[in-house]
Amino acid sequence: MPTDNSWTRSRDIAAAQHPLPTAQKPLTEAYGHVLAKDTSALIAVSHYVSAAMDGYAINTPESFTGPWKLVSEGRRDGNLELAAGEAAGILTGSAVPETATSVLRIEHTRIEDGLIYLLPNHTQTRDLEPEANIRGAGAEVVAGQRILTARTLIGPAELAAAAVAGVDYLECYPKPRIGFVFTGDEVITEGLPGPGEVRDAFSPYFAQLMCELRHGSQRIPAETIYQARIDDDLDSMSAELVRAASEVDVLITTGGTGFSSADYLRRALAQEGAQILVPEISMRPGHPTVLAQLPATEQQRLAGRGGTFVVGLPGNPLAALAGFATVGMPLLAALSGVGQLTEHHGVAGETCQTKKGPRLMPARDQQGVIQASTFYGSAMLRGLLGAQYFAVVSEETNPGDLIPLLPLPWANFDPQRGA
Ligand SMILES: Nc1nc2c(c(=O)[nH]1)N[C@H]1C(S)=C(S)[C@@H](COP(=O)(O)OP(=O)(O)OC[C@H]3O[C@@H](n4cnc5c(N)ncnc54)[C@H](O)[C@@H]3O)O[C@H]1N2
Ligand code: MOO
Repeated sequence: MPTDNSWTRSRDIAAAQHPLPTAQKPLTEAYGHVLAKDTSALIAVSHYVSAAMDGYAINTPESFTGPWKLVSEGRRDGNLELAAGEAAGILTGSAVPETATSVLRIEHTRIEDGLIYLLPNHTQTRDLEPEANIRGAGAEVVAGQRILTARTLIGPAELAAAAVAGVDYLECYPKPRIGFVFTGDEVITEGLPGPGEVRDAFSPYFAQLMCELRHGSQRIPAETIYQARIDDDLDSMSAELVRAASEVDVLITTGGTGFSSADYLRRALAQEGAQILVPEISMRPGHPTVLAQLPATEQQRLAGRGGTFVVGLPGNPLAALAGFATVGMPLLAALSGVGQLTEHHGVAGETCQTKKGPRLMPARDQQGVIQASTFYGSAMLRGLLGAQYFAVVSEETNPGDLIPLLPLPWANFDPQRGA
């Protein structure tokens, strides 16, 4: 039986959170969001009978090969009458007069004294067949037909389809807004660290990564609103929690998750009345990861939102990423409307071993077998180079066993089909 803080239960608690309340977005702002509702065409596509070629709309009796009398240079709205033997100029995309039988391509014709002739080598042209070079109304989509399905990630194809179907707004889940707070008085952001100092392994990538998060082939919309670096003290952390409650949906902190007097996150969360959803996770690295939710502010309640979530990641760099993969990713997938993340598994290689599990080991697929890096220590990062996922390894894992895989949030590949 899993214990309360088991890896699977912690992940499932994060995944079970409600999506953010939906909002109507104009097409120009909908890119990269998850669609909240099925969307139907407001008009047929195309919504009128149109010309597929530049040339002449003709009304031609059967087996007549011209010449046709040019009665108009043409109108975009096609509002004119053509009698048998008459022609009107027409451009691609213009409405075809109702009385036209087909459209002659301009390069198949010549014009003389107001008459349109077929060129000698085009007298048998297919342009004369009924409906030739004419696009029917509704050939692509009929009015009222569903064109987009809820939970689709909105990209170029979806926006183009919505636009031509007359849609101006799409109901979307908002992208979770994220704030970052980095702690650690010993952490420096440039130059060579002295004894007891450490170079910041988070701020060079975390904020940017949020804009391009993925879980294998699934994209997860999110955006970074701010990042801050604070002193290691309770007041600074509490102030950041208050700020996050009014500015973001998710606050991600690094460091200070421990239980020592130097670690302020848990005390600040208690002081601000946060509900602890996941107090720690039975795994290495990333054990002290905490997931909490601040009380909803007045503004959040009025907007139908819950309180801001806090994902407290440990200071050790690999531990932080393991915590983010375990609870941060499913939380963002849930809030952004992506929903459940696909679970991935792979066949353990002989390097997927641990004395005490679960252990999240940076790993990659090598000829269909998952091989873990030897650099899997909590403070190490080297194992991530070239890795595709965390392999979740237990003390009972043997080579050949099927084990869970957590794709690294930047790894662009389809875990279903391997590397
Ligand atoms: N007595 C105990 N000590 C520790 C325990 C424990 O259970 N009892 N757990 C260990 C584990 S596991 C982890 S993980 C860490 C958790 O540490 P914190 O979240 O409190 O983080 P810090 O103490 O602030 O930092 C830990 C480590 O990480 C370095 N760090 C911090 N920020 C950065 C950064 N931006 N880039 C690179 N490295 C960073 C920091 O300098 C520390 O070395 O606690 C263990 N201890
Ligand atoms: O669990 Mo700690 O997160 O091993 O490094």
